[in-house]
Amino acid sequence: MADEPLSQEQIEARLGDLPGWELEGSRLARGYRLPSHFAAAALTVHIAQIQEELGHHSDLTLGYNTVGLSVSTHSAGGAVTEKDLTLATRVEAIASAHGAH
Ligand SMILES: C[C@H](O)[C@H](O)[C@H]1CNC2=NC(N)=NC(=O)C2=N1
Repeated sequence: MADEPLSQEQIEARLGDLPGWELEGSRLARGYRLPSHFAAAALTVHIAQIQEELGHHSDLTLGYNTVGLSVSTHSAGGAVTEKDLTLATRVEAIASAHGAH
């Protein structure tokens, strides 16, 4: 089920398909660097759109030429669930088109 907490072993196995994503405490996190500040801002808007579509929302930080995400599932007590991995996978699929790395 999407809201079941995943074990650390399950998460680490799945992180093999999500390069750059890490388990930070009990949250899934990744930082991106962008070629410009406007590119970073555009990426945050695109991520916000995905989050609304999924009904699942990361903490989303716009820095200077950077975007940071950190996500867990409140309804699973703040653990990482399938919902977080789905969000990470969706963001990965669009990030490189924004010049993110
Ligand atoms: C009702 C609504 O779907 C829930 O509150 C959603 C919204 N966005 C969410 N985002 C995150 N990161 N975790 C949640 O558990 C969560 N729950």
